[in-house]
Amino acid sequence: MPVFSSPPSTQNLSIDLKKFSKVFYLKRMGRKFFVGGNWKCNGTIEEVKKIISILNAGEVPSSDVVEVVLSPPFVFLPLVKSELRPDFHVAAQNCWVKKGGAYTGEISAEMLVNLDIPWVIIGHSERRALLGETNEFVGEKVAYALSKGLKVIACVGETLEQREAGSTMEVVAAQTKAIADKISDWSNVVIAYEPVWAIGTGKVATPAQAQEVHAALRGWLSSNVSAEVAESTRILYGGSVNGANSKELAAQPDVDGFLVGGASLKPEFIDIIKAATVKSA
Ligand SMILES: O=C(CO)COP(=O)(O)O
Repeated sequence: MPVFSSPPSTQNLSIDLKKFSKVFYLKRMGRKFFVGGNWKCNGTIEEVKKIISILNAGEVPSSDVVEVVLSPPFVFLPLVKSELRPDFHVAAQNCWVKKGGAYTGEISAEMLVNLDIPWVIIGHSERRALLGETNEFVGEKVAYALSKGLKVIACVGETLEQREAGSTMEVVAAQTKAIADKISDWSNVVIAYEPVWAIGTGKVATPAQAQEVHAALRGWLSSNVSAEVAESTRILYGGSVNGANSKELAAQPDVDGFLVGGASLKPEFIDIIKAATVKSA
């Protein structure tokens, strides 16, 4: 399997991010900035209502330029969907690999569709590490969710051990290949690159580290899927993103948005949503 050989397609288009905001740049690339909030296994009804009221009051860029998707735990999805402002959307954090049935504790893609939940996160590193989800299983899940009409945030990323061994690109390529092997239409897929060592640790990837992997991943898509898919697929960064570091990360040409954990439960999430509309320093 070729591993990250070709140059990223975006580097052909040089735009001075000091003069123009990132959303302007992405508009030219045909990719809308995306900010996802993954609430993981957190919250009470009271806390969820509080977060919703903060989000609903937030002054944010128009949904024409920034797409915002919140992912509460399953049990809060109907509440969040009904109370959240209409320009923000919701995602489930997982779904079953095939049609529902005798799978105790699972939630099917059909159920999400029935509840009009448009998005689902698949392959988060916590599920890979703690629940044993393999690359192949994640690929099958992505394909099944897409086949039912869901849009998918597909997560990839290396552990610290893998980074230190110099195998980041191989790991991310293998995770992406397992998805590419199962799907042909990428139009409803967003990739979230989330280095495991940066998740919940406060140890954010530097903008250069994020850009390096994002550009390589886009190069992989270009060589192994198509130039069109490489250019149109949004690649998000996730791992200790906060209000302070989001602007510099957003300014990287191949960072098309974020998947935010801890900070998506705080008021600073509003600053992260705005990160792409400011010009870089
Ligand atoms: O896992 C993440 C989002 O899916 C990132 O989590 P943190 O932002 O808390 O590091």
